[in-house]
Amino acid sequence: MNRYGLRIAVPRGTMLRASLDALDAVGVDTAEVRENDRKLLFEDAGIVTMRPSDVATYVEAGAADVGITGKDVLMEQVGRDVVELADLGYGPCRIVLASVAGDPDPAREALRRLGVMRVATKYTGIASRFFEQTGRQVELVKVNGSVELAPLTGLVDAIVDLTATGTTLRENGLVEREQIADSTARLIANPAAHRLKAAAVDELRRALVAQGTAAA
Ligand SMILES: Nc1ncnc2c1ncn2[C@@H]1O[C@H](COP(=O)(O)OP(=O)(O)OP(=O)(O)O)[C@@H](O)[C@H]1O
Ligand SMILES: O=P(O)(O)OC[C@H]1O[C@H](OP(=O)(O)OP(=O)(O)O)[C@H](O)[C@@H]1O
Repeated sequence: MNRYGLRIAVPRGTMLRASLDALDAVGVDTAEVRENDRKLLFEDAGIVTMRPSDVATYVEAGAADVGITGKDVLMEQVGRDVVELADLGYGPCRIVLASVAGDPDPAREALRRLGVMRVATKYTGIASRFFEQTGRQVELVKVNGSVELAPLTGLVDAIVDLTATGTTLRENGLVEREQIADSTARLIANPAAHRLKAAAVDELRRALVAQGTAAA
């Protein structure tokens, strides 16, 4: 177990390296995680690794005391009973509405046609709330990845997706039309662990925030 006595859920994929760097900097030895690509549970380090979209599931159930995942994931899974403790600063990205460059604005075009805009996304929660709040009726098409393909093939008029550098949008001839949300990595806790292991959770939170400030 690590020095905090907490089981930490760590996201694989894009945020893995920065998360391990942050944990190393606060005294959690992540060497074994870095050396094992397929292994998922690391008892000595007190780390479990998983898809970012599963982190809140494990933390909510208490299968991990704390976890790291993207704000976008938390916004999508808005009903989860977890406590958001800190913005860790890394993993910046944005959720945007985008459509084919050169085409008319899809929202205005739908209005003009008196039709409903069709939008593909894997963020159906974020998208439906956004369109509801902005008073627009849309038809959402749930896709599981490579969302940029959907408007290029005529499946939809626009997409709601994550963009970071903008490369994927550009390489697929798409342009951003509206920004919906900003995201960075967040530290979350199980509500019971937050109460019962308050000192350890707070020590980890303070250390991670301090090292993030130092690294920035
Ligand atoms: N440049 C980026 N591209 C993609 N995701 C990023 C980027 N920067 C930060 N992120 C964060 O990483 C998360 C996605 O990570 P990744 O692409 O590795 O997972 P995934 O395979 O899409 O997983 P899941 O199925 O859980 O959504 C996003 O939800 C976001 O919070
Ligand atoms: O602006 P960029 O820096 O190009 O990054 C954005 C891309 O990253 C994400 O895809 P991801 O790798 O998570 O795969 P996915 O399409 O299967 O979700 C997102 O869906 C974009 O496709």
